[in-house]
Amino acid sequence: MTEQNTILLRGASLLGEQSADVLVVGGVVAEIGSPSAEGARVVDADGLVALPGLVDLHTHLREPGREDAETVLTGSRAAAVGGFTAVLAMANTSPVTDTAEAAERVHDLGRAAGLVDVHPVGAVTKGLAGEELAELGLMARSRARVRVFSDDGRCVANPRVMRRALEYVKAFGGVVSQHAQDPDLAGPQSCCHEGELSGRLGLPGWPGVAEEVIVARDVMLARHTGSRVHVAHASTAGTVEVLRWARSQGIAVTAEVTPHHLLLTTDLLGDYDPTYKVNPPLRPAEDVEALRAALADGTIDAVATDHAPHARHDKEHAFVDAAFGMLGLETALPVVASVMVETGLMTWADVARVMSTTPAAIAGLEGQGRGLEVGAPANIVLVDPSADVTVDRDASVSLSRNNPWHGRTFGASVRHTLLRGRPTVLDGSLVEGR
Ligand SMILES: NC(=O)N[C@@H](CC(=O)O)C(=O)O
Ligand SMILES: [Zn+2]
Ligand SMILES: [Zn+2]
Repeated sequence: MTEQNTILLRGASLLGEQSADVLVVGGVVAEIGSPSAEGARVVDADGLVALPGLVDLHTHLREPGREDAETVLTGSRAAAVGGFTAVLAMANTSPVTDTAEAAERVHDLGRAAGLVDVHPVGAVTKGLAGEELAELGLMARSRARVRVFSDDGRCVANPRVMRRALEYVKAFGGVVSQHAQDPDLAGPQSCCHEGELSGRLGLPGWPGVAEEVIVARDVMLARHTGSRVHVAHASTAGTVEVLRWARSQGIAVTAEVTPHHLLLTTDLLGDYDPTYKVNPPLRPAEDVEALRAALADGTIDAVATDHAPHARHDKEHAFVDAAFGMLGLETALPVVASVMVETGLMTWADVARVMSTTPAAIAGLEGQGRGLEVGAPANIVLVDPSADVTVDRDASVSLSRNNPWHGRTFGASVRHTLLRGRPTVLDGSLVEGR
């Protein structure tokens, strides 16, 4: 055993429960309990909570096309700092990830960055145009092994196209992740939750029902096709009701919620700050409450960041013209800890489920989501559950600065991240180079 490939995590609280030492040899969890530390590099994990490495079902990395906002490398850095060991990179790049070659390029850039597993999401339709199916089968069979397909940024609005996509991906165990937004109910300019505030601010509204009708339609299509649909960034209490019904019927639907929809509300738009412009929009407190309850009771399966970096010149506009989206990778765990754990709604074991194990299962990722099992790849994050950290957008490793959490203080932080036993983050700082 050499120091390089043997690491002992000493005294970590596993899933926030019993303390133990975790011995990692050659990238694999070799022993849990009180293994000998001989020859191992020791990482003091006393007081830290060990979770399996986080898995993000919904990340925008912007490469190719908008490398000024984020690249696969800079987004991988943000992911590692946030405790992630795998991310699904959305297809709305330029060009769009709608071919096997495009998917392999993103996959290879992720490998080269080497900080987190980057799994490209394949577009459902060519050019995200909503009409002709993309090369779903070729992407699935490519070196990138694509299993998650999404036109995210746009809704697959045509029900016939959605039905065909569901039928197609069923053959190889794929899933369609839907950005649920009926384009007629939420018109082209809509940029804020439709309600009393949108009226007062004079902003075109995006009503919750525009999401709910698509979710309702899609669960019926999932039932009809026997295929799997995943609801991206669920944002309303009505969506939760539909999901609850679909689940009671045994329909194969899963859903994610973002950290921002679990904490931020529409009234932040009062002074027209485009930092808070996001799709779907921030909703009223009743929706936020329903989303928290649904995550706690399992109606919503996962937390996904929807990390959406944007260059300053795309955000600094009048509210209606600014780009939609906010950063999320570096702050997801602290936000979820504050909203769900510190409130007593969930345990750390629940956090492991919604941020690692379940997203890994939804995306069909084998070596992820089980980093605390003997014999599994050592994808592990160590969290300080009693930190006191104030978010500084200028300290971000992302290339963008559209950070809605700037200036907020959180009580938990990521200390160390291990990707197959290799530290990518130690004491909160990136470790680059293999
Ligand atoms: N969430 C956002 O507000 N923006 C996303 C697109 C999307 O997730 O719909 C983006 O690509 O910027
Ligand atoms: Zn979306
Ligand atoms: Zn998105």
